[in-house]
Amino acid sequence: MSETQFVNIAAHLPEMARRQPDTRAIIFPRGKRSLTFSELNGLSDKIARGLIANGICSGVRTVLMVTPSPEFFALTFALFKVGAVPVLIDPGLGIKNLKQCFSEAEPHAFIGIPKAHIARKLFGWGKETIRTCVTVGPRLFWEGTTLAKIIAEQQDDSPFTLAPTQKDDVAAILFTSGSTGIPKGAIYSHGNFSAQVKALKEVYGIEPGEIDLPTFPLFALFAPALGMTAVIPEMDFTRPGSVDPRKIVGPINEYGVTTMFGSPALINRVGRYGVEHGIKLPTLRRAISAGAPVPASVLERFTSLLNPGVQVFTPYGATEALPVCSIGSTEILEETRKITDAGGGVCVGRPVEGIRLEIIQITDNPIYGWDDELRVPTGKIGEIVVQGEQVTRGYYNRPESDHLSKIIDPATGSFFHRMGDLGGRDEDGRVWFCGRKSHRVETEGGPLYTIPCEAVFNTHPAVFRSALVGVGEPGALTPVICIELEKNVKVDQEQVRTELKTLAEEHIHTRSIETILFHPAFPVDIRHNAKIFREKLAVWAAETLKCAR
Ligand SMILES: Nc1ncnc2c1ncn2[C@@H]1O[C@H](COP(=O)(O)OP(=O)(O)OP(=O)(O)O)[C@@H](O)[C@H]1O
Repeated sequence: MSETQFVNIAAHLPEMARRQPDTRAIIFPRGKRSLTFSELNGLSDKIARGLIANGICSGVRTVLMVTPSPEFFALTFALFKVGAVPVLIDPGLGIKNLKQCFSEAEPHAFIGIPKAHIARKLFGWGKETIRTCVTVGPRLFWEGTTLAKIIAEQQDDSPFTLAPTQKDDVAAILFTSGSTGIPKGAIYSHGNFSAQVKALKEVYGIEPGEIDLPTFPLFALFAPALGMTAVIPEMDFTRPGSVDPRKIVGPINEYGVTTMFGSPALINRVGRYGVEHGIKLPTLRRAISAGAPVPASVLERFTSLLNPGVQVFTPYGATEALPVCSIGSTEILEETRKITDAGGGVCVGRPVEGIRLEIIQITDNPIYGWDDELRVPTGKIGEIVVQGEQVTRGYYNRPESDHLSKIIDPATGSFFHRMGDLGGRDEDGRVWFCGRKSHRVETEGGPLYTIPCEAVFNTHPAVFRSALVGVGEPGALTPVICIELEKNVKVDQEQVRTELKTLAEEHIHTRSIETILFHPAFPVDIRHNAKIFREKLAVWAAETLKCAR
């Protein structure tokens, strides 16, 4: 077998170390540290040897709970180098969900900061399966070794030979945010990662030598793979919506950052701060934001900090498949925003190269095989399904979720992933996102879709965000719109209610929404701080209305 058939996402690192050895790969302002590509590659080679010596070798599922730091990068690449399978679970998913993720992922190894080990011991995470523990930092009362010891024990400085992994070999397990239920572990192959890196590079024209400010751990890993210097901001990565904007704008201007990734909540916070303080970010060539729809007003504010022509891109995708589509802020602000505000859905752009996207009839049942008849005509709303190299094949230990989310395509020998999202396609091939399938509100008069309905209410200047939920009998739900008002704006709620009712009556699709409830602060997901937990709001709305009766 020739070497060219091997695909390992970590191969980008030695390649970049060869091409730009002395360029800084990581800048860690908090620790006043930086590592060049050559140093990062050397360190991860050392760690790779140490991992093997400690039993973490090819195929070993290893939970990684390490905050973004030089160690996080070196460790993750080391795990890929040895062919181990990093399991990435958001520590903020909640105790119950975390326990479930551990029992589902059946990890054999655990690498974490002391806080993560304490939680592991306290809650018994993975105690049936974990055999090897590594602590990044000081080890206290728990078992295992430390990363410092692993590094100190390795004397061999020669280049490490990467595990001979192939395209379809499992590279990692990444858990979804669990915004519509229990988080699920998407199985990533090395081929999936390679396709992702290639797509990001091509769609956004990223070049080696650029400087990245990632605020989302997974995206951080793409920086070294793309040859970019990663500036790791001082922030709690599990709470992007509470970030101190000074800790973002400061490093952007200090290090001449050219690209950044941030959840819609982070972009909103930094944009507001920037406008208030007259800040400009002239070195940025692009900003990328995803995870939930980014309101046009948020894009408008953020782009006002950037040089003319520099855009905020909003890729659309999911843990299971990313990127699927992409659109820039210019097209949104100049063209699609009007349609969004009138209830046409949020435009997420066109499918990226290599992605086949279809819109199919809405059903909650499994679909066993692809049939062209499943497709709905252009302009109609259906479920978004995708096929392509960056689409993951299945979930770990979740055959029932595989059943519900994959469609075998005998014609190509491949499959489609059902995004669980609703949307439609226009005559120009642009895709319009209309909300999660599980969030649609089935009323007696037919289904109501969240994003198109909410958009109408969101145009009111006192509204920060809104969420459509249903209360009552399944199939005959009463639609309720929950409203979170802008903070620091003094308003008369009854007047806003009257104005919102007028707005609702002006649009055919919102006319049936007569109940308006004000909520102090919507429950949102922990990873992006932006996905609205409409399931929780539905329960709250039902209780609030019961009490009011
Ligand atoms: N650009 C975007 N615009 C609108 N929504 C987006 C965009 N990007 C992602 N999303 C939403 O985020 C979803 C993917 O989120 P993620 O993979 O983090 O987990 P999740 O699907 O919310 O979790 P779970 O599947 O466990 O409920 C998409 O299916 C879509 O609903």
